[in-house]
Amino acid sequence: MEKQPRLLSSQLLLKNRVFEVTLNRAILAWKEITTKKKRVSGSIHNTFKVDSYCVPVSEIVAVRETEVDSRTKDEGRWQKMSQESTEGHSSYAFTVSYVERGRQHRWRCNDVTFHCSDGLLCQQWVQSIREQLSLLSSRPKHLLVYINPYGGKQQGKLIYEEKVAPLFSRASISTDVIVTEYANHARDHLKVDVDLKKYDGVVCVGGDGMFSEIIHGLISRTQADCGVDQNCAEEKLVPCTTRIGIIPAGSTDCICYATVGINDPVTSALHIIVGDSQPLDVCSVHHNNTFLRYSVSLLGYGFYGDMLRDSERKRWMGPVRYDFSGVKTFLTHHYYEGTVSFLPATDILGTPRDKSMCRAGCYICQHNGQLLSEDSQLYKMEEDISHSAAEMQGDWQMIRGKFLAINAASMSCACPRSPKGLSPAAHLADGTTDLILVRKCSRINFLRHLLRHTNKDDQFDLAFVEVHRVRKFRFTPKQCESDLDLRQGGAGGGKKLFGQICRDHPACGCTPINSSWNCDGEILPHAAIEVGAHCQLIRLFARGIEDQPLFEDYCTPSVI
Ligand SMILES: Nc1ncnc2c1ncn2[C@@H]1O[C@H](COP(=O)(O)OP(=O)(O)OP(=O)(O)O)[C@@H](O)[C@H]1O
Ligand SMILES: CCCCCCCCCCCCC/C=C/[C@@H](O)[C@H](CO)NC(=O)CCCCC
Ligand SMILES: [Ca+2]
Repeated sequence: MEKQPRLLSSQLLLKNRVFEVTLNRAILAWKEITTKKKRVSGSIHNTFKVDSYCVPVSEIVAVRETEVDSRTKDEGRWQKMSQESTEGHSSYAFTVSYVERGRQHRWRCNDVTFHCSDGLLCQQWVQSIREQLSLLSSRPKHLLVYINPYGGKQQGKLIYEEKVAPLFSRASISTDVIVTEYANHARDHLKVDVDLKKYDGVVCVGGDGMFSEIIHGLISRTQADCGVDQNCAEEKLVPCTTRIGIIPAGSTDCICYATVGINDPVTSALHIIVGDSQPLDVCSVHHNNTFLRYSVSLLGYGFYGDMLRDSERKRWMGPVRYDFSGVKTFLTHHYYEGTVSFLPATDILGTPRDKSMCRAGCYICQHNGQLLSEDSQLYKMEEDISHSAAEMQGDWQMIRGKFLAINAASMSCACPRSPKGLSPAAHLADGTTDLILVRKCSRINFLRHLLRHTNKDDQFDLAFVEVHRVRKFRFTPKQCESDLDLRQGGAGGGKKLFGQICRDHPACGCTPINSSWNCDGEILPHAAIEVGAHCQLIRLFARGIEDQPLFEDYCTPSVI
């Protein structure tokens, strides 16, 4: 780590002990300087035991002058202190709130209070730390917050008021809060009404469905402002500059879990406060050159589509609805016939069978993202070329068959139910989606596949499962295949209605011909769809899942 010049250094008191406290542009550090007799391995030594701690300035939440109250516990200790350590010190103190890492990617806001010998020194410390914080330009100052009061266990409002709002106010972040009154309230508000320039970001308190509303509002707004037609599947979409924070309060919370590593409101609030930024791929879904929806996590046909359709009728149950509908859908064991065509992602780093996963600062996402933006530059220059550069890199492949599930995972889709997710090696921001095809097989084999989502075994290492990393794909259900043949795999032209047959007629006892697509937890109205991945279209207040920090990288308060 590059050595930074010291900005401030003083001897200050912390919990009755004297510390050398130093501040530079990157680090606030404190190191005990008292000599004590300490028992080491059963014998008494005159050891110079040094407790040393440090916090990156980028992970300081706030600093404030602290009232020193003689009735507080700390002050009691202060009174009992030896003459040696209290000499020259009086009751001036400041408190630094900072990020502390716990287990399983949990972040907490911890406080440390330093006592100073005089008021001027105390003010100097507060001012110097505040100056350093003000230089962190990626931190948000003013946020627009949408709360879904009905998501998950209907705790959104409470979670925000009790756990998040106090942290935002401690970090001097001001907010405009909107508690939604109906489905799509947030989406429509963002699409038209909001002056986005007023805000440094949008915060969504809810689950994946609520997040989906937010991205639909933001992406549609951005395209409209830039004159891009969302209905054209071949259009290159314009990235959104407004960052989005997710305070998890839903049923699956997979987007939060897969981008932060845990679905914990305080952890998410702290990622927003420190101004993290994580780009995210978005898939656009079209039917007959008409825009349907965007997806960032799962597009699932067959098992996940049927499960979602069933679970929507059980919304009153809350998050357990997925367990009931999951078992029911597993037992019905429907398969669906159709054709999947896809454009494999070539010329990229990474495969869906990799053992390494997408983590904070992911090299593969950076490399592939860079590659794509170079490609699009090339595309802009060569106007006479009608296909995108990415499309020219590979050939479409076609698979006709009977499938229990067709899943496209644009990210791992890790969630508390499946901590490694649907596609453990999928990347958040590499411009691809992992297309997982589960062919018709016995119930017991399908169960083996499902169970592997919850343990260490490889869910793709089964004869009836295949996985491809793709940029685009299309699905045509069997009864529309004649139409597909007419179109020769092309995107436009077909006039036939891709309607459902027998889906809603359980009395007729037949197997439904079509399933539905589960698009990030929403049912799509068509079975025949065309999907394209858009690299890094949106940004979150997140940093990807962190690896366990090394001492040299992060010296968050711990003894070194
Ligand atoms: N005020 C509201 N009244 C009714 N529905 C709403 C309201 N605000 C938002 N919604 C809708 O509620 C749906 C579900 O919300 P949300 O995603 O927060 O919870 P969830 O479905 O329980 O969780 P998950 O999506 O993680 O499974 C969303 O599709 C959203 O459009
Ligand atoms: C017999 C034991 C079998 C256990 C199998 C567990 C497999 C879990 C895989 C997890 C996949 C999560 C995919 C995320 C999808 C979200 O976009 C969506 C919206 O929140 N949620 C669901 O559709 C709800 C999906 C709910 C998944 C359970
Ligand atoms: Ca991806």
